Amino acid sequence: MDYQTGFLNHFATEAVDGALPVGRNSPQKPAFGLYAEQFSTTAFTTPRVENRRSWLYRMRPTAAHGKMRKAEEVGTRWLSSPLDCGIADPNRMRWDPLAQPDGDVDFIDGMTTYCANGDVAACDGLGVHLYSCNASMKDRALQVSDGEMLIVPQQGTLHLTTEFGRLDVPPGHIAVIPRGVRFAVAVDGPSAGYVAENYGEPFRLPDLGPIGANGLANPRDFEAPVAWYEDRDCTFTVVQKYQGHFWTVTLDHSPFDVVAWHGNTTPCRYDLARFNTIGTVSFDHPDPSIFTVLTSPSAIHGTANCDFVIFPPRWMVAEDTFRPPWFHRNVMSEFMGLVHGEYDAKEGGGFAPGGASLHNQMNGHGPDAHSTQKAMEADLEPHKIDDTLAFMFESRWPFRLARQACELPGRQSDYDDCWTGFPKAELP
Ligand SMILES: O=C(O)Cc1cc(O)ccc1O
Ligand SMILES: [Fe+2]
Repeated sequence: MDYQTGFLNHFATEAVDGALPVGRNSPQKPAFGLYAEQFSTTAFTTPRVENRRSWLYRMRPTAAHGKMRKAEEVGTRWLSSPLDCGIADPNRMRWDPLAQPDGDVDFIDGMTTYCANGDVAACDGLGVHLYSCNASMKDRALQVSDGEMLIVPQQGTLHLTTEFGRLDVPPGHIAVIPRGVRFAVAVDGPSAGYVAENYGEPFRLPDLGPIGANGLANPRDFEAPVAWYEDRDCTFTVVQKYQGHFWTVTLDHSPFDVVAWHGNTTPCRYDLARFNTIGTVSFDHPDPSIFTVLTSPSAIHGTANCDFVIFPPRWMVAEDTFRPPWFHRNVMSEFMGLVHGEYDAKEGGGFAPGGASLHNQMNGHGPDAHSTQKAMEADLEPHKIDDTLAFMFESRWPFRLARQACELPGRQSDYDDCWTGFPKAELP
């Protein structure tokens, strides 16, 4: 599979020589009778530095389709904010991994919403979902008009076909699909993972401040597809998620008919092993913001709609320091998942790869009693935390739980117990 590298680069790619116009976007007659189409994920008037748009050259215009039909039977467990869930719940939550589906289930129908915040109609907040699927989408594509999809595979490689080309996304990588891009997901077998459906501002690289010009996720490690198309006349269903509901429309051809494109809004993938992890070389456990891969800003500067933060393998060298995450209460709300290995704040068990946890705004959490005792007694030699990859979706808005997430059999009703048995401090 070929890729082009760079985050938000201005790419230019053609699958057929001569398909991409030179020096203009919309010639009177594009080559071969292709149709030019602008695809925007920021407003036309967004300042240049943040402006995102691409030009697609396709065999038929996207506009050439019939009436869309509301499809109640599609994506029945994929919900949107505001969730109809009664009162918001301050309890800390944790879940075992999702069960494998019964029968053939694809990426759309395998999606289960756990929680969401903000409001899809206000273009604020995010939906947090876990998928568990075992079937490829056949002659079926998905268009999520409600937000950008940040996909974190945990089990099984996702083979993505998009209007911009194809991407393979194994566990340890992430994919980001801009709002509205049509894509199909093929799998090799049982596949599971996590999704942030970002209703807000598109994800971007965080500023580096005093870190300097390099570090964390480096722009050149993001990979975009090269143009790829299929000239296939067939009955093809496009599923659109629009304002929390699913709609379908039938085409007489594959929508993956973009022969060339250029621009800076494009799906991409990123290998999290490329993340240049920064940490203390003196003392104290730094704030996890140093592990931010991508951020979706909100209107309040420095206060994210969503930060995507990872906890990758790294050396721990801090002296006279309680090395795991400290106990804390956070104005931001934290949803966590685990791709593989063990998370250093939850060595007492219960946070399994494929599982999830939610610590909502202002509610106390931190290492479980087992991890706490171990960290307080540890010999503070340099120590490599290895074979692990946890992550967090952190947001300025408290998450509302989906009722279906409360009712999942894997929800751990005893999660609070991991913080029991702390000996009381003894004062002089
Ligand atoms: O709660 C968590 O486990 C995530 C987290 C990790 C960390 O190192 C510091 C703060 C924080 O919220
Ligand atoms: Fe936390």
